[in-house]
Amino acid sequence: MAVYTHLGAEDLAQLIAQYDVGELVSAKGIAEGVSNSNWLVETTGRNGGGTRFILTLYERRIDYADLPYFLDLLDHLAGKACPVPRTMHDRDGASFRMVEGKAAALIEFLPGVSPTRPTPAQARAVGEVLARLHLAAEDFPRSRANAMDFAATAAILEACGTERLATINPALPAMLDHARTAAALDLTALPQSQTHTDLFPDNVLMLGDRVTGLIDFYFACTGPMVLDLAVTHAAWCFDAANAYRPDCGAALVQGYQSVRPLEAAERALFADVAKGACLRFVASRAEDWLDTPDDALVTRKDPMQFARRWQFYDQAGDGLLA
Ligand SMILES: Nc1ncnc2c1ncn2[C@@H]1O[C@H](COP(=O)(O)OP(=O)(O)O)[C@@H](O)[C@H]1O
Ligand SMILES: N[C@@H](CCOP(=O)(O)O)C(=O)O
Repeated sequence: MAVYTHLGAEDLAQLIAQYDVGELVSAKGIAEGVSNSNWLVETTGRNGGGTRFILTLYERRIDYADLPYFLDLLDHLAGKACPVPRTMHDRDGASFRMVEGKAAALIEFLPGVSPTRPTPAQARAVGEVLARLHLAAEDFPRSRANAMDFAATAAILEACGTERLATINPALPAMLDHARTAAALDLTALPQSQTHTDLFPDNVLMLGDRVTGLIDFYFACTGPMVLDLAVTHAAWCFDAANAYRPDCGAALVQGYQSVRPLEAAERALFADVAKGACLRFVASRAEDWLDTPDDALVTRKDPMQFARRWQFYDQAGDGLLA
């Protein structure tokens, strides 16, 4: 369920009237997603513009001060032909408005579906698009610190506490030590850009092997590009039984390097960075797990999935991208 706020027909029509997109035809709540309320909105359109949009009401976890970064980044990337949705600006030029005390944005609808079992060809295409995004974002004038960097990961696991982590799985407390090790990694000398940092298959829209949309930029931040590639590798290259898929891994990295070859320092650190990336999802999932009541409607994501992927990168070591 991802419509947390009820907006009546009049509220929606009034909101849409603030934009130059024609009149409201329909608005349907979108079930996917967990963080924000989303509607698929259809309008009569205006001046050759689109007629379908995503209306997002920001519910939690988002600091409104970060919205100009997220929404301007979409416009910057779309302006450089990256497959990301544009933000619609209202008649006053604003990229978001306040509705019922919450920030709301109207975003271009993009076609495509998220792959559930990605193929190597799809992984390659995502690698290419990710590298294009990194290059296109290099001259983006804003910056945002990564609120989920390796130090934050260690702090989250520390706050969960080893005893409570053990109630989820006895193997989890050991992850705190690994997170402290990752927090000591110095990534500042690695090439930086704006990064997505949550490019899971459910945040990529595809038609066949073509990427039609990268969405959900709400963890985007300024940081090392190789970390973004490592997150994507960890999210795309394992099967349902959590076994590594070398065909997808190789294709993703080849696709990326066909646009932006990695530097030697990035290749050398790849496994360590991927371990840190896994721990970031162990931490946020463990925190959510402990905070979500057993009878909540939301499906909790399993932190152990990424603890097991951490083991893979630990064993693979330096040789992974050699
Ligand atoms: N620009 C877009 N074009 C098409 N569909 C979109 C777009 N943005 C979001 N969606 C749809 O809405 C769903 C939830 O969006 P998402 O941003 O992932 O929500 P959340 O932040 O709550 O996880 C996505 O799975 C996708 O189906
Ligand atoms: N991709 C993360 C969860 C982030 O949620 P999102 O719905 O905002 O993408 C994970 O799998 O843990």
